[in-house]
Amino acid sequence: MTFQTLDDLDDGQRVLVRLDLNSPVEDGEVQDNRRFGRHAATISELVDRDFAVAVMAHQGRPGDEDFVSLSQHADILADHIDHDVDHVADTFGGEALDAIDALEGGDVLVLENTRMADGELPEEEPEVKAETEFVQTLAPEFDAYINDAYSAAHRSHASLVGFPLVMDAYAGRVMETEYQANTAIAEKEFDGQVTMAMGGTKATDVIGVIDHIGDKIDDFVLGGIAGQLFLRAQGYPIGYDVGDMDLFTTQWENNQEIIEDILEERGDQITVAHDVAYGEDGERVEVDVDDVDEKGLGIMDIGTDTAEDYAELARESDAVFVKGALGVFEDEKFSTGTVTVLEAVAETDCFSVVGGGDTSRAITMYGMSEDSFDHVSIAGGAYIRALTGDALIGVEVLQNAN
Ligand SMILES: Nc1ncnc2c1ncn2[C@@H]1O[C@H](COP(=O)(O)OP(=O)(O)OP(=O)(O)O)[C@@H](O)[C@H]1O
Ligand SMILES: O=C(O)[C@H](O)COP(=O)(O)O
Repeated sequence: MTFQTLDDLDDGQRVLVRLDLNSPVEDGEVQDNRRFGRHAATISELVDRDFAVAVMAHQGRPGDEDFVSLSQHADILADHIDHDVDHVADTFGGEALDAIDALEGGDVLVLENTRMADGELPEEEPEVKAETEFVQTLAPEFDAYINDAYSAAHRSHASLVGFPLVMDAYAGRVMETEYQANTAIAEKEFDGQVTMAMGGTKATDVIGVIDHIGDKIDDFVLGGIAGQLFLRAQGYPIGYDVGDMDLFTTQWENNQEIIEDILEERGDQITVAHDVAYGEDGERVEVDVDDVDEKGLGIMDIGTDTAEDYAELARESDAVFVKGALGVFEDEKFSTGTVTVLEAVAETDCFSVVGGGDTSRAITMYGMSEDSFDHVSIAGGAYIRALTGDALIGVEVLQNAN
């Protein structure tokens, strides 16, 4: 890791901090989630060290319903750090500059949604972003810039890539731990079995990961939509759309060849379900894949036997990485695959990383403790990019900044 961290920063300075507080919004209400809890640790440390803190963050995308002000985020953050947090409905105009000017050591101010400010969007080269009025106006107001927003680091927006080019730049605690855990697969050596459990809805995620880190993983165990596409490639009548859903057809058309190539080249590393579960009259029904004769059966989970096999492999592993749910865990009767595997990983003394916004939600939903895993990522897109070897521009500019 080549970026500077909070350990390299002297206390009591004026700092501009980029967080990722992008959250679900229901009926206009911002929903508390683990991003607040994680970033709260960074902000609390800065408050304790007497920094004057201005926070930048985004919420939603222009035109979407969740594209709202950060005033509620300031309140939720205040609850998490048990300390006052102010909000100003401006990002770098006169009102924001007045509020920044008034900041004293230990104060925390949340600036308005960066995506409401000119210059934040669209994605452009860091050099272009560094020249925006946004960056040029705010940078001179602070001694240092801190990027804690690992989960947004794949976006080349002004608040993420512009500032490190024009001022001293540091990684926050979340950036530091996410970076270390999510690149562990590329950088760490494990003595024994390394297993990766992958599911979810996006075949390209699964394919990209197998392509990029196939040499570092002993076994990929698959479920979810992606797992069904691999079953279909093996000739099973599984992985077909039911009714007017389009979860399989387009993904199959786009990825059939590459899935077949992967199975040919790395077939011995890939395990798919040998039994699956579907719903009938509101009940979970299990069937062996060899006994499925109906294309279009709505398969919602891997079967219990498969889940036990995957869990056994996890228990024998030195390291387990999880990306994407193995079934529709939001419905308890289809949570068996996801929960059985996560519980096995939690109970085992292996190095473990769980990533993906939806997948990590299963941990809380089913009463597991995050502490049972080495790392539960709050990153979705950034985690998958790290696993597929794509550079995170926000991390790169931090690493090159000093
Ligand atoms: N058989 C299935 N049919 C339909 N949906 C499924 C199936 N198996 C898993 N899923 C769904 O996959 C979702 C997780 O998929 P996704 O690829 O988005 O994973 P993630 O990595 O957790 O999230 P993200 O990348 O969005 O942060 C879950 O919400 C789950 O309901
Ligand atoms: O929620 C996320 O994954 C990040 O905040 C990035 O958000 P975006 O996909 O709208 O850029």
